[in-house]
Amino acid sequence: MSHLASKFSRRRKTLIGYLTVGYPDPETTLRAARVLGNAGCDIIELGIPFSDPIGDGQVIQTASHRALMNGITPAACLEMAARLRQETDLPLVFMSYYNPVLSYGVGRFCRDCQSAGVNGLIIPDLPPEESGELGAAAAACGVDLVFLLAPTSTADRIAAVCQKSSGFIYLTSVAGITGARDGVPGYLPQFAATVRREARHPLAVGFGISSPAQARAIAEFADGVIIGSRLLQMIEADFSLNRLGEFVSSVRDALDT
Ligand SMILES: O=P(O)(O)OC[C@@H](O)[C@@H](O)c1c[nH]c2ccccc12
Repeated sequence: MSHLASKFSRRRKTLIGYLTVGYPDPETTLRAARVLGNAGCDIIELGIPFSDPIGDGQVIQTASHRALMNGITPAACLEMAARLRQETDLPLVFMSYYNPVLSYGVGRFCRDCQSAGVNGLIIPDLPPEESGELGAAAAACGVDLVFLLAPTSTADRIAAVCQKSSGFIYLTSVAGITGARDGVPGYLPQFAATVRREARHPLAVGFGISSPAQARAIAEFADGVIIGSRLLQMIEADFSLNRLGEFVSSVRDALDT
């Protein structure tokens, strides 16, 4: 079992926190990652900033833009991961659109992920039927490749993702973009149940989770929850990161009760 998958094998629900690397600056990303670990995240998702983040809402778009202005490249993200790896054992997962990976070089990227201690990749714009090259390169380096499913995914897409995804499967709560939302869509338990019938891997739900109560409700039918935009808003609101830590602890508590 991979290091990533092992974080789902325990009794508690898995909490994944997302940070855009280099937002608002690289030092804050490092401090925020430490806060996430100390406050109870099980996995840290690091977003590689990209100029055309088609799956992202306004908060992460702005964060990506700011990070790019700070000169953050895929190489800088790999360096950041390597630094984090020296101080934490938590799985690190990169979220990147496919374009930066392609321009870096698929094989080189996977090898460098392995050396940096990155455990998995989430590539939202890479459909399973086009993932042959990256899938092979990642597997050769022991890096999991996590695919996404949306509530609108067809039966064929669900089957393909269940077959190809490793580590876990990322279910988006809406067929839309990232960004904090209220409530839990009514179709979500059924969507998760449909995927679970075919899945060989744990299911984590992301997109729109912004409160402990939402996380708790989703944990009734999913193995993990992913929170991004809300964390970036907390960082923006309080650079001391106290609010970030308090928020993540409150989500952890909600998941544990
Ligand atoms: O921001 P949200 O709504 O909490 O969603 C998680 C998300 O941030 C993270 O997993 C992510 C950031 N950018 C993405 C692009 C596509 C898929 C997923 C992501």
